[in-house]
Formats: sequence, structure tokens, C-alpha cells
Amino acid sequence: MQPALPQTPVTVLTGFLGSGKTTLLNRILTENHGQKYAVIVNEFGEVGIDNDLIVNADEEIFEMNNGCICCTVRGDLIRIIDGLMRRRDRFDAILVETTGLADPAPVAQTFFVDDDVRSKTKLDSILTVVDAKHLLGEIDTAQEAQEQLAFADTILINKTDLVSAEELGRVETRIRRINPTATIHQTQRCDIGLDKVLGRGAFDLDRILEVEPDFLDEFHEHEHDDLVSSIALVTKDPLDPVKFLPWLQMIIQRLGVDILRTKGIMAFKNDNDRFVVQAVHMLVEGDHQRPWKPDEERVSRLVFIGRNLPKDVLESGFLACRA
Ligand SMILES: Nc1nc2c(ncn2[C@@H]2O[C@H](COP(=O)(O)OP(=O)(O)OP(=O)(O)O)[C@@H](O)[C@H]2O)c(=O)[nH]1
Repeated sequence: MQPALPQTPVTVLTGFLGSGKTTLLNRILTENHGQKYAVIVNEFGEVGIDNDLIVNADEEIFEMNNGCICCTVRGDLIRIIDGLMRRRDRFDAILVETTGLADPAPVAQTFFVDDDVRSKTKLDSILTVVDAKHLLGEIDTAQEAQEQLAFADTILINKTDLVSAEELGRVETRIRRINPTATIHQTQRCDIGLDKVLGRGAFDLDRILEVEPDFLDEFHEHEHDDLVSSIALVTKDPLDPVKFLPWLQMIIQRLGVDILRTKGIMAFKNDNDRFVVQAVHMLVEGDHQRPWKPDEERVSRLVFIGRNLPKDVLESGFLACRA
């Protein structure tokens, strides 16, 4: 008889839109900790961008774009893990980054209710990243954000540079009302010793059963905020940065309450580098990322995620920024 292989540890990385999950993932993938991770990334919206924002590490990265991970969990996630497990000598642990709008319960549940997955993997931790600046404005309307906190065993209160000590205290108090036991760390740009968040065996099934008594039942119901949708804008024509950047600023100032998240990879005229724009509500960042590769098609992709987004206005404004 073959000796049983050790179960591969899995970390589920969750947190509301724009909280800092990819920032943490990039840290994990670039720091020198001697571990190799297989990464499963799920994102909201039909045009994939997250995969392009993850550092080009030598890791195995799988994208799941077709819908929300918590809804497709029975199919895609199980299939990907099954495929990974056939190559389990190539990595030490698995990271699953969920979309900002995912309920982590069905994701975590996969590691218990599917026999094959359960025998080969072990849920190590549900790690939730929080945007200290935006949490209090979002938490009452976003059921998913509450679920992400309730299920966490470790919480990073990130973006502490954007709030006062008093605001930070209010954020922590609110989190404690939802989850009194998780370990909480405060971070800027998710700067944390990785030994504090990975491989700690922090997941506690008994506690989860207290939060969600039907956690191990086969069909776990969960709800989404159906008003949140995404709009993807794409063009192969180069954009003029002198038109595009002020337009984006203006749109985000005007619609920033409803636009939860903006992400884009832009191809500007006479510019050999990819330009990445990101915004969480009205806070915008933009920078060159890396040169376009010779065989890479120079396509600009911009995704807005939010409520009541005026598609026609966004589309015509975007196309008017062509050089
Ligand atoms: N000021 C500040 N900005 C941060 C910090 N951490 C991350 N950001 C910025 O916040 C934005 C969102 O960060 P991401 O890591 O992409 O967030 P995410 O949770 O992966 O986003 P989604 O996957 O879209 O939900 C980016 O523009 C980051 O540069 C921080 O500590 N302080």
C-alpha cells in the first residue's frame, strides 16, 4: 500500500473590492520564503485583468473568469484543484483569491464536502483583507463584506495610511462586533511577515459551525447584491493619455459613490509601456507597469464594477479618448 501523501494546505484570500488582496498575493509570490504556491484567481467581470496585475512569478496561476467563485465552486474550483493535485510535486501550498464580491463560505465548504478534495487538501486559513478607509461606508449595504469578516480566522486591516487613529479604532470595533475571535493585524500595502498569515493552521471548523450551522450541508444558499454589475470597455486603437487621464478622473469624481472599483491596462499612443490604472471609489492610482511584449496585442481594457453604471456614457467617453 502507498503511504498517504500529506494534505496540501490551502489559504482562501478574501476581502471586499479593492481592499488589497492582489497586493498581498504579489507579496506572497515575490518574497523569499522557500515555498512554492499554486494560485487560483477568480474575478468579477468578463474581461480578465487581475491575472495581469499579478507579478510575473514562476508560479502556476489559474484564472476563473466565468462568474463568481462562490457560485461556480462545485464545478470549476473542484476541477482546477483536481488538475493541480495531479502535479502536486510542483508546489507546496495553494492560494485561492476570491473576487471582492464572493461569499467565502461556499469556497471554504468545497474543502469539506467534496471527498476527493478533502482527502488531498486541508484548509489552512481564511484570510480577509479590509480597506480601512472604505469599510465603514460599505459594510451595512454589502452582505458579502460581512460574510468575509465573519468567516475569517485572520484579518488584515489594510490601508492604515489613509485613516486617523480614531477612524482605525472605529473600524476595529465594527469588525469585532462581527468577529470577536479572529487575529487582527494592521497593515499598509499588506506589509506583514508572511509567517503571521500563512501555514498557521488557523482555520477552525467548530467556530465556523457556530457562525453557520449548515456549513457542511451539501447546498449552501448564499445571496449576492444583484445591483452590482461590471462594465468592460476594450479598444485596439491606442489611447491619448492627455484625453484619457482627465476623463477617468472626471468620471470617478462624478460617479465614485456608485463605482466601487476601476481597473485597467491601457495602451497609450507612442508609449512602449503598459499603463495600469486602479481606483477604489474615488481614490485613483496610475503607473507604468512594464513594456508591452513583442508578441502581445496592444489592447486597452478598462473595467468598472459598481451600481447603476451608465454604460453608454462610459463607453462613448472611453472611445473619445482614442488618439
Ligand atoms: N493608500 C493605500 N493604497 C493601497 C494599500 N494597499 C493597496 N492599495 C491600493 O489599493 C488598490 C487596490 O489594491 P488591490 O490589491 O488590487 O485590491 P484587491 O482587493 O485585489 O482588488 P479586487 O481584486 O479588485 O477586489 C490598488 O490601487 C493598490 O495600490 C495601502 O495600504 N494604502
